[in-house]
Amino acid sequence: MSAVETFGSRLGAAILQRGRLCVGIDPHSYLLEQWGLADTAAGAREFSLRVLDAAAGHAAAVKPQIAFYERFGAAGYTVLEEVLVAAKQRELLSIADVKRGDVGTSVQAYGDAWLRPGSPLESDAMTISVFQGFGSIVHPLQYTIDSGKGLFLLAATSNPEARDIQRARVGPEGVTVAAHIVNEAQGWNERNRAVHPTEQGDIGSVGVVLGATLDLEEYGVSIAAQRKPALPVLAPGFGHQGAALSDAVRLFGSLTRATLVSESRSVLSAGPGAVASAVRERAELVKREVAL
Ligand SMILES: O=c1ccn([C@@H]2O[C@H](COP(=O)(O)O)[C@@H](O)[C@H]2O)c(=O)[nH]1
Repeated sequence: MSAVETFGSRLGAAILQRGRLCVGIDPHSYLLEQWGLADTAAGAREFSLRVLDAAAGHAAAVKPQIAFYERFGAAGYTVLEEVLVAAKQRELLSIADVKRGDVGTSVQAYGDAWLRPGSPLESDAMTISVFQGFGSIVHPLQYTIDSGKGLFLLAATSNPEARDIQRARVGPEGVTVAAHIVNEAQGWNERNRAVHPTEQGDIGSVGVVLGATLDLEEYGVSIAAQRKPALPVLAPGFGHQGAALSDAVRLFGSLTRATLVSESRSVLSAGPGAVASAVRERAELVKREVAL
């Protein structure tokens, strides 16, 4: 039996081939209207498939935001299933932005839904909350080893109202919540690298969400240390939320190595006729500006 290719190595290959842009697929009502589409599951389907066509060959990954599908109930989920398959057909990594979290037994079911091979909503990676403890995500973590899947733990999110909680200090060493979560992810990757023959790559399979709108040092997150394997970072906040690509290397330092620049509205607002050129231009800019 051939060894499973890890999410970290697939991420590394995607970044090398197509750069580090991750196109967020967020079918907001106002965008559907702007695109001349109905604010329905059918409209979201058409929108999403056109975004996938635009992203194919130019972006490393796509990140469908579940909320914009969930508002259509079962029909929205059916569309999302199709979108995830279509992303795979276009060789785009799919990151389900679902931000799940709960007691471990329920998180197990979330992992089965989003990461189990063959599941209707199977994705390459998912965003996950460890507010209920790192131990609550053991089951999804296992998918990173057994099935080549990835996780992005919410650590320092791009919205300013999370500051008080994410900068609060915890544990005997008084590290921030954000730094604690980063350390847990990094520690997991390092331990697995030591024991699993398939986890020998340069990039880990468990990453974190770090907003590009933040000063990470204020959040206690070190951007100086070069660690092995590199920590995957999903970085929303560029574009519509105001972060500039020209600041990315200053913001993320050594973490830039495995960082995905995530943008949704800045690209999607180009409209149906111009979304393909918007993705291409943004992808080129990311390659120029966000290089280590
Ligand atoms: O900290 C976070 C985590 C996730 N998001 C999600 O990313 C996109 C951002 O959209 P833009 O249009 O590029 O602002 C959206 O789906 C958020 O839910 C985030 O913004 N911040």
